[in-house]
Amino acid sequence: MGSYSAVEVIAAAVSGAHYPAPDLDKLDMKGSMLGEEQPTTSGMENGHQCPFVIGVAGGASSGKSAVCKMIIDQLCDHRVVVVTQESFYYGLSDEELVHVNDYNFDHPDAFDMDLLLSCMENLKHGKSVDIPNYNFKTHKSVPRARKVNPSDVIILEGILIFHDSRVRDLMNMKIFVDTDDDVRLARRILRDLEKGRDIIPVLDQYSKFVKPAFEDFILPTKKYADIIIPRGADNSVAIDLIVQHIRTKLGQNDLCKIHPNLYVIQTTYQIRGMHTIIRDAATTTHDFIFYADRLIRLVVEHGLGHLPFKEKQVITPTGSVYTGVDFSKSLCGISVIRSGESMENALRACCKGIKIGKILIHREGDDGKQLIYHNLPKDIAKRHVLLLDPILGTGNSAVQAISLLLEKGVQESNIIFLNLISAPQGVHVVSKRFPRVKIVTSEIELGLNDECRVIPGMGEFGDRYFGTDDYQSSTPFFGDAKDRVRLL
Ligand SMILES: O=P(O)(O)OC[C@H]1O[C@H](OP(=O)(O)OP(=O)(O)O)[C@H](O)[C@@H]1O
Ligand SMILES: O=c1cc[nH]c(=O)[nH]1
Repeated sequence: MGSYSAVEVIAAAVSGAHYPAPDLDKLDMKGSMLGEEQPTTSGMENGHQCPFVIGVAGGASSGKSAVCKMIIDQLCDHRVVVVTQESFYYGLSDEELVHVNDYNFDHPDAFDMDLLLSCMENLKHGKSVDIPNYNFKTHKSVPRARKVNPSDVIILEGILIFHDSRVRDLMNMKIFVDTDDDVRLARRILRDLEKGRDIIPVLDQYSKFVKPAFEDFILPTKKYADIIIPRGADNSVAIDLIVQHIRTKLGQNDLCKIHPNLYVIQTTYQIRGMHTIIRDAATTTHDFIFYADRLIRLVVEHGLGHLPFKEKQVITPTGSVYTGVDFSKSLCGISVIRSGESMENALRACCKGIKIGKILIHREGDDGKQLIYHNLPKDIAKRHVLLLDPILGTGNSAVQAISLLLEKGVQESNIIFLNLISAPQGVHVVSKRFPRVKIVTSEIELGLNDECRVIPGMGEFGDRYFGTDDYQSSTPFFGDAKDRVRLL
């Protein structure tokens, strides 16, 4: 195999992967495009962000998984999931097991590509899938499939993932890891010897199956690649460029760019970890409250950062002058009963003595929401309002609550809506109606399901936080959302 210059790294260049931003005027309440067939490669589909699908192909031991790991590490602020083609190996029959050394694991027929295609299609369309669990010792698929949820980025990795045009067509970006044959063979020998195999069968398998399959089936698919990476994970320049491109493509769908009034707090692995706990249907009420409270505190602190401030100087104990700021004291919190009440303590902890009013909205059927109770500070019109509600779903509740605040004389630009998770549909609805209201959230969701529940979501927040969830730990479904009445 020849060597490459640095320029050839991306000589195949990034394809014009079609990944446009949604046409907001055509979005209905559930985020689907009115009267239009949904494009399968666009950024928005049926109310959820359409994942960006990357294929990483290349010969065995070329460094595909190391490339995937580097991409994942650099995209740490996005949800990324990896699906490997090896999970889709057909299990061997008893007869094939007897002659396992004659079985060609590098041939396209060794993989169940129909199943792989259907899993990838479902993921691309925002549905969770069960990925088979193939055991390399028994050469059978074993029970306990891996549940994979749709994500911002899906990486499909494997030697022959470009072989099937149906699978190729699902990809927004195709990468071929092009590592020298000798390097791949040396890695293979080392890896197999570490597993306790003898050198002779390893070399036999290589010359009988691995090398011919590479030449006959894998190498010919290199022409489909948008990007060819020589030297695999050692090629950090190529990987940096790839990650930059992915970020640009994801950024075109970035709700914060579409809606400048939306603020998503900067994520960290701590924050992702807390979200992982509160989203887990098996989490106990005690842990749910603990981690929801931690996240709420972060959102509240971030929200307070949007209050206006005046410069202020103080004298420090060393007698020096510290030039800082003094933020507006004329504020109040308004919680949307009942889930919003879970945010009151964090606000009180940050703003001593703050007044907190309440709004109760009664949900009746699908035709929007009605307000049934409110208790607001009398001078609310003069205040900055921190509106508290952990979930922004369709946006109906938020629209009702904000409309009431405006009726009471609050200025639109003085409202900061604090929540834990926002569905893109709710963000569109609130921002379109009230573009000057700031929305501060900790994560943007994929979308809404048919019951208008946020997905992936965290179920019924109020039930989980206040311990009224009868279904806890046994089912992730939390009742029919459409006809519930919230209780005081
Ligand atoms: O954006 P939307 O589609 O209107 O959904 C969001 C609303 O749903 C939740 O309340 P819920 O109805 O679950 O009541 P609860 O707070 O009493 O549990 C949440 O607290 C919001 O108020
Ligand atoms: O998914 C959802 C939607 C609204 N309210 C919730 O508590 N959860």
